[in-house]
Amino acid sequence: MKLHTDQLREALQLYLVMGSPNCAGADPVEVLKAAIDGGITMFQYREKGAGALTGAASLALGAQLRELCARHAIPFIVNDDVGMAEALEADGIHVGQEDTAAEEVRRRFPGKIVGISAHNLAEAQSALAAGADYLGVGPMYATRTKLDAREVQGPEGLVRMREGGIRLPLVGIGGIDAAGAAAVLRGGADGIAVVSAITQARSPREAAAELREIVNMIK
Ligand SMILES: Cc1ncc(COP(=O)(O)OP(=O)(O)O)c(N)n1
Ligand SMILES: Cc1nc(C(=O)O)sc1CCOP(=O)(O)O
Ligand SMILES: [Mg+2]
Repeated sequence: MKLHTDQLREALQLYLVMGSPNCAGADPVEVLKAAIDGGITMFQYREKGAGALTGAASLALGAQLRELCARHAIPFIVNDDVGMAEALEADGIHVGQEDTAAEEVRRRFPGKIVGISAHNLAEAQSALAAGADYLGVGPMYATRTKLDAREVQGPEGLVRMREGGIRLPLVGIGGIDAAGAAAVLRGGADGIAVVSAITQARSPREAAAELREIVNMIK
């Protein structure tokens, strides 16, 4: 599914980013099911970090997660890997500053959602020029999930982008939990992207529902 800008803004409201290493031994399929029950609006398969699956095993898990998203009309995005995105018939791909260039992603994967990570106004402007559909802006807060995350920019990073004229859909990412979500949304994000706040919660369903309530209050 390729979404119009307004539909994309809505889909970005509660964006779960996850792979098996984030699930603390729980079954990622069950974690995603619970998160969908709790009200997530978009999903990114990010199989990365210590113990991450590779090759056929990663593809097989991706296929299960993809099918679950399709059944619930949740846009399914693949992190980094254009080949996997093609193989899983993903709705889109998210790439960072060190990944495949957006122009190349568009060429190989036409008509799909392309998200790009941006850490400052200059990167946001370049991503816009390269044809990004949305930007992932982070880290909002300290995170233990991404060891090579850049310096924390806080919700002020979003404010700077909005004040700098960036109108693209934006999602904040990095260390966002129920306590920090509102500031990110008030800073100008269309949504919040989270990993551990849902995957490491005692109840991923309740954690997602709590975040969704915060989003609904503000949006
Ligand atoms: C929604 C969203 N925003 C940012 C990122 C980070 O992407 P990147 O900088 O390429 O880092 P990795 O996730 O690949 O480690 C993201 N994945 N999703
Ligand atoms: C995948 C990712 N990208 C980031 C960025 O700053 O671009 S921070 C991050 C990890 C987010 O995990 P958590 O919600 O557990 O902090
Ligand atoms: Mg990347």
